[in-house]
Amino acid sequence: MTILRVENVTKRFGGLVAVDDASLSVTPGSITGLIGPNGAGKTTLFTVISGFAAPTTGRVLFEERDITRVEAHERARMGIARTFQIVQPFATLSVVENIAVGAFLRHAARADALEEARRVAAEVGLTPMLDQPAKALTVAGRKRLELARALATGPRLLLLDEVLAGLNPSEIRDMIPVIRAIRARGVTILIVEHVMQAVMSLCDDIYVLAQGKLIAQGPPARIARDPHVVEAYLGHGAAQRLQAKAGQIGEAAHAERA
Ligand SMILES: Nc1ncnc2c1ncn2[C@@H]1O[C@H](COP(=O)(O)OP(=O)(O)OP(=O)(O)O)[C@@H](O)[C@H]1O
Repeated sequence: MTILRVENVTKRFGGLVAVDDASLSVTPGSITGLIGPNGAGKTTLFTVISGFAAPTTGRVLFEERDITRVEAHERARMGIARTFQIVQPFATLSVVENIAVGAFLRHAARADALEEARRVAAEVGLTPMLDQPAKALTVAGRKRLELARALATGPRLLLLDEVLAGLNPSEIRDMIPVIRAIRARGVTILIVEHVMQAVMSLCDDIYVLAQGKLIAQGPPARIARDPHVVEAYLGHGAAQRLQAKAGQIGEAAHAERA
C-alpha cells in the first residue's frame, strides 16, 4: 500500500525538461526524502504533486486515487499539504491568525480555527509567539510558521520544501524532533532538503533526482555510498577520486601503524 504514487511524470518548460519520466512511491507513515543538486527538478516535482502545476505527461495517485487533474485546493481538502521554500506569511497578522488561515480549511467557525491554530503552534514550538505579528519572527520562527500553516490544514501527507534551509546548526537540531513528532502522530512526510545530515538522520527512504531523472532510491546508508549519487553531486569521476583518496588515507594509516 502506498499513500502517494508518481508514475512516469515528465514536466517540460518549453524546451527544458525539468522532470523526466520520474516514478516514485511513498509508504504510509514514512519520512521519504527527495534530494539532488540545484536545478534537479525537486521543487517542480513537488509542484506537480501538490497540484500547483499539471505534469506534461504522467500520473499522480494519492491513496491509490488518480489526482493528476485535481486542483490544488481540492488536494488540500483530500489531505495533502505543502510548505513553500520562500516563506511569505501575512506580515501584519499575528502568528496564531496566520496559522488559523490553514485551519479554516476544516474549521468554519473562527473560534474553532483559532483553537486548532493554538494546538498546532504548540506542536511546532511557537506558543510563546502566538500574539506577535508574523513580521516579528526570526528566519527560524518563520520556517516554523510555514510548517504550522501547512499542518493546520490537517494533512495525511505533508510535503516539506527545504524547511531547514537558512537555519544554523543548532536551529536545525531543534527542528528535527519537531518533524519526527509530526510523523509519530501518523502524518506521512515527503521532504526536499539540502541539509544532508538532517536528511540522512530523518528519512526511512530517499530518492535522488539529477537533471530531472531519478537516479537512485534506497535507505540513507545505501544512498550515501551510491557512486551515481556521489557523481551527481560532485561531478564526473568523483566517486573514483573519492575511492582512491579513501585508499590513500587507508594506506597512510596502515603505514603509520606499521
Ligand atoms: N516555471 C518555470 N519556468 C521555466 N523553467 C523552470 C520553471 N520552474 C523551474 N524551472 C527550471 O526547471 C529546472 C528544475 O528546477 P527546480 O526548481 O524544480 O529544481 P530544484 O531541484 O528544486 O532546485 P533547487 O535545489 O535549486 O531548489 C531548472 O532548470 C529551473 O530553471
